[in-house]
Amino acid sequence: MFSNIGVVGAGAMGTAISQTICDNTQKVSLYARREELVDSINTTRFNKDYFPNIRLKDNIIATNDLNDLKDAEIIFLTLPSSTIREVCSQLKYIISQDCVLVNTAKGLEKGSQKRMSEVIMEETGRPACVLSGPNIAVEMVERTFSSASIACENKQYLEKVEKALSTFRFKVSASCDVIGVEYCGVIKNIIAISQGICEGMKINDNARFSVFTKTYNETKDMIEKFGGNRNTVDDYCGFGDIITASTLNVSRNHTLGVLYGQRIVIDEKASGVLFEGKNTIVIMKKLCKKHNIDCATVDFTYDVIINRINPKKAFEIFWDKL
Ligand SMILES: NC(=O)c1ccc[n+]([C@@H]2O[C@H](COP(=O)([O-])OP(=O)(O)OC[C@H]3O[C@@H](n4cnc5c(N)ncnc54)[C@H](O)[C@@H]3O)[C@@H](O)[C@H]2O)c1
Repeated sequence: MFSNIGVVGAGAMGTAISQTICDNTQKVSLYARREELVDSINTTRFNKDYFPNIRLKDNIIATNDLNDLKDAEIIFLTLPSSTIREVCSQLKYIISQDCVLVNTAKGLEKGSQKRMSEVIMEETGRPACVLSGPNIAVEMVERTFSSASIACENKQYLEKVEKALSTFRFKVSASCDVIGVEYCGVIKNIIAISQGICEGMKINDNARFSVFTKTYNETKDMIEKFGGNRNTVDDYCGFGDIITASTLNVSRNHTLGVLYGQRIVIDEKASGVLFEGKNTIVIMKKLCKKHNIDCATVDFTYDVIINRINPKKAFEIFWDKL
């Protein structure tokens, strides 16, 4: 039993992780920036902004003071990838030497194209543990059955995080393939978009799942070229998450693909809805070029979303590469 585990970011994933680990620790310190949300969680036991109908466990204590995490044995970072560097640059002055940082953000750093564990290492000087899987937040908040892959170069850190997460209902697959687990989380966003486009343009199902097969194999090839283990794609972070994000209407990336497949273009500035997946496509296109990788799935999403090529025409180019 741990005494204090921190979670930074009280959004969907932060609440989900808190509800998952709370059986294995005396206290979960859930950091939220807004004092009003902290007060509301601590007094009502509900995160009204995200899950107004699900009561949170009593040992989840919200705080808006990062210093409350100074004795945390583990800290889960449940933040957008764009904020990980900035938050780590603050945390490094607060956390203990033994504290393990766990990244849950599925993205690469814009500009540097670095993985989040690389960003965390640069900022805090310690190897991060990474978590990725078919983790629909609301299901984890409800404490139904879920799973995730975790990876870390440091075996002791990995065992610690495995202990913190594992329960009868939450299954964990631990490995040392940090690169593989992180890239699965990134590439699955591209796959969700490509499958969304196919759905939006109402391509027949035989065709959709034929290209899905190609995509799955391309994911393995890509991860190997990036230095990861191709078999990691068969784990929860790969197969499980790819299927979840590509076939269910719960993913924002999938929705982005469906809209473009229907030739509906969202004005992000006017609507206020940001599609992070667009950045991922641009970053992945650059990375493929850098590593000399020919990936039909990345090209397809780039053609439709960035170059705005007619999806039917782009699909035929994709199909021709099968
Ligand atoms: N939602 C999921 O099912 C899910 C599953 C797996 C992984 N993730 C990953 O978890 C991360 C968070 O996703 P989410 O769905 O919870 O998003 P979200 O928007 O629901 O929550 C993010 C939270 O981070 C807070 N935040 C932003 N910048 C911050 C900062 N500088 N300091 C402190 N808090 C800050 C926001 O206020 C918000 O509450 C993403 O990177 C995503 O890839 C999400």
